[in-house]
Amino acid sequence: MIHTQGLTRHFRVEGRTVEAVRGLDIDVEAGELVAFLGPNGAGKSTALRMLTTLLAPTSGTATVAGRDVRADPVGVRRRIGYVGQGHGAGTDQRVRDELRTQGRCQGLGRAQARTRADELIESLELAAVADRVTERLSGGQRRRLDVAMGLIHRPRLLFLDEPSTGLDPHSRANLWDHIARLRAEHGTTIFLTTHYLDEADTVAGRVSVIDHGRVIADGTPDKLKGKVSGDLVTVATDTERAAGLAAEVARRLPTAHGVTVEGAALSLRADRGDAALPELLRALDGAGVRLLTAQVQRPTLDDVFLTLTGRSLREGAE
Ligand SMILES: Nc1ncnc2c1ncn2[C@@H]1O[C@H](COP(=O)(O)OP(=O)(O)OP(=O)(O)O)[C@@H](O)[C@H]1O
Repeated sequence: MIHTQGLTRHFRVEGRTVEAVRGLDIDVEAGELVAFLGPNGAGKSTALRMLTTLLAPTSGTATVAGRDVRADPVGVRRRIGYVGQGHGAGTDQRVRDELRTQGRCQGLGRAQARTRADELIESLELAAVADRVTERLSGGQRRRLDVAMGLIHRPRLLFLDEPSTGLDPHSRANLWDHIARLRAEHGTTIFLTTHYLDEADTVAGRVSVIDHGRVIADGTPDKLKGKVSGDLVTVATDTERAAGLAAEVARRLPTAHGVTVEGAALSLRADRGDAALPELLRALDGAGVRLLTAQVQRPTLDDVFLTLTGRSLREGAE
């Protein structure tokens, strides 16, 4: 459904070249839900804008929904839906009319456009504002309208650029429900960008981690998390001195590695955190270290990024 080779985009900014996307090779098959995950400035939106024909590549090739983005941009646009980061809706139409007009622009018949607009108003919870002029909507309501506009013609391939940014948890859940239904009923292929680690983890069948314009890891969330060396075990003591002593004890345990101390807290990695924790607690008790709290965390996608780059996803690309 999406195939790219060496897709690249440079920008000239104040006499220097910004390599926003550097040689992307992407293959997305029909029916997949793939998330592009990366820090601010990693190149996600630039890649999406090339795939949706809004931006010409500097080099490389891309075939989207069976059409070449350079040779047949109109063919690509006919076959896809796109929800960008900015607002897609105008300002002076009512929500219901905006959706119907969008449906008509996408080639739906009058009756079909009405039915589809009503369905989306219902499922994205826009009923209370359906007769309101779009410029009077709140940020979250406008975002839901943007998403509805991208979905109106039930495209076989849908691009979503940070679809849930600005939505409250309830609206995010509704959005994902709607998308899950769309996939189940129509086999829609979805390619999205997100900052939300939990979202990428739970909704995406596959995650492509992007940094500095390159894909640095690609696979199912579980496969990616398997790259991180073990669970994170953290214990809090009451003083820095106690944490230092705890670290000495922990370093002697065969199951523990990556022992670090920060203030009065100690953390380490273990292949099986649930098994390492009781062992650690017994050893610390034996050494007379007083503990306040203890916890085990499974690796997250942020740990994957940290392992690959030495930075947290929240720190940005620069
Ligand atoms: N039109 C442009 N002109 C100049 N530089 C640009 C332009 N668009 C993007 N860039 C630069 O390209 C790099 C990638 O930007 P892009 O918006 O693709 O990142 P992103 O991963 O989508 O970030 P975010 O998560 O913040 O949306 C950044 O360094 C950005 O400043």
